[in-house]
Amino acid sequence: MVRYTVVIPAAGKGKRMGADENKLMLTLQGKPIIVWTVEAFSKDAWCERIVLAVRPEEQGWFERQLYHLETPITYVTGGEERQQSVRAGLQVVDPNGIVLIHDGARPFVRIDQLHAIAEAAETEGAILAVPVKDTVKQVTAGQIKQTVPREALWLAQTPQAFPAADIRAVHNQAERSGFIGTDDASLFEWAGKKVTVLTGDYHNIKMTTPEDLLFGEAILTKEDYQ
Ligand SMILES: Nc1ccn([C@@H]2O[C@H](COP(=O)(O)OP(=O)(O)OP(=O)(O)O)[C@@H](O)[C@H]2O)c(=O)n1
Ligand SMILES: C[C@](O)(CO)[C@H](O)COP(=O)(O)O
Repeated sequence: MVRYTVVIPAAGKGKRMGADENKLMLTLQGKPIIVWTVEAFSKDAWCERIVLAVRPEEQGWFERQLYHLETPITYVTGGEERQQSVRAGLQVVDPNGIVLIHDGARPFVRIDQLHAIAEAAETEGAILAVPVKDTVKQVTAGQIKQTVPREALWLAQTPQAFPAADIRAVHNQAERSGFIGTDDASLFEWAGKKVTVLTGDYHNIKMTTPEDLLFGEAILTKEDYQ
């Protein structure tokens, strides 16, 4: 058993979703996306604590949705970028353990994947990812510049897991340097540290655009997500 804390960034604006509210408040089978996500961790005995980065004006809503869960939840104030929200969460994590970082917008992570990624992160970074399924084109001004060989291309997911002291130090170094990455592994790579890739699951989608809600409802019809 590898006990861990999870930092869940949940302070985004959901612009691509086009909703009138934070997309994590939208529901799948009547339950808010963020509740599905947080419950996946609260059901895991390895998860000691949940750190949720939220916008201050939304914290009350999150607290009312999540008060029933047993796992302790700490709320921090998120930032303008995902990276800043994650960094805020890392400041309150015990530096002596393992930390998982998981998008609030990914409600379909499975416990076996949480355990695999936590075990892989005892000495280095580890992420879930899935191989690219389509042909990938590099495009400039609407013209194809090249077809990118896809044998080595993977789509990064979350959770991403790290020794907590290391990822916090790298995030603080990136903040000082002005380096911004779209995921936490890219900061570890930037710092010259190793990141292992574990094969994830195509169900572990990020609720980003409206059609993802349709995919999410379909995924939830499978009983093993209830
Ligand atoms: N400043 C931000 C931006 C994003 N996130 C969180 O990071 C996760 C992944 O980000 P994304 O899917 O891009 O969410 P949004 O930034 O809200 O989406 P968009 O880019 O469409 O606005 C989400 O759970 C989101 O709430 C965050 O905590 N703080
Ligand atoms: C972290 C991530 O989910 C890995 O694919 C992705 O980079 C988040 O990107 P977003 O634009 O902040 O959703």
